[in-house]
Amino acid sequence: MTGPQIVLVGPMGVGKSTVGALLAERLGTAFRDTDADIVAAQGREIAEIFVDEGEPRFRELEREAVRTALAEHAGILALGGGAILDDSSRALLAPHPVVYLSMDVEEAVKRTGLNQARPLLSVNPRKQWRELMNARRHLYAEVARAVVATDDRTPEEVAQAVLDALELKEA
Ligand SMILES: Nc1ncnc2c1ncn2[C@@H]1O[C@H](COP(=O)(O)OP(=O)(O)O)[C@@H](O)[C@H]1O
Ligand SMILES: O=C(O)C1=C[C@@H](OP(=O)(O)O)[C@@H](O)[C@H](O)C1
Ligand SMILES: [Mg+2]
Repeated sequence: MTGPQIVLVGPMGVGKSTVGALLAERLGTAFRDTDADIVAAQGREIAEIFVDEGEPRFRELEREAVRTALAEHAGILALGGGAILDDSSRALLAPHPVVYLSMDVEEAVKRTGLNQARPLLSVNPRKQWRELMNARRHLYAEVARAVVATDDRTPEEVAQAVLDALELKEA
């Protein structure tokens, strides 16, 4: 199977982008992030796309970004937290080594609470995060080959746990 060596999924702020970049460095490969692809293609920040055109339009752009990245990218791929909401994206993920990075709600608030770049958590982060996870937890679990808890772990420790979970060795 060609495609990414590792795909990271999980909720906003869990560390997909941070850990993905570290994994790419450790494995000597390239890192790609579908949020960054969307921002580059649109010339606008994610929050601006939500405000200007709404979440459904963002999800369309995201579906296309996921499809393209899975087809083109051979390194480490981080998805946006809501990418797994789309049925066709979940189906495309099935053959790939997907790792679900998890955390509890308090950790989530610490990592994202004051960050206005994530429009879905901007009003009442603790309540919104719980609701998001109730809707999504089973979808992350459905696409993942392994789950790695990130609470009380540094990004370096999370990266190591991902390599261990997939039984991958460094370059
Ligand atoms: N293991 C970790 N421990 C503490 N903070 C972390 C950890 N991983 C990421 N962070 C911090 O949490 C925030 C969100 O990380 P990010 O990689 O953007 O998450 P995601 O891409 O999953 O939304 C950043 O400020 C990052 O530095
Ligand atoms: O969970 C979500 O619905 C979202 C997660 C964000 O990505 P991160 O998970 O990288 O923060 C970004 O795609 C957008 O704000 C929506
Ligand atoms: Mg990210």
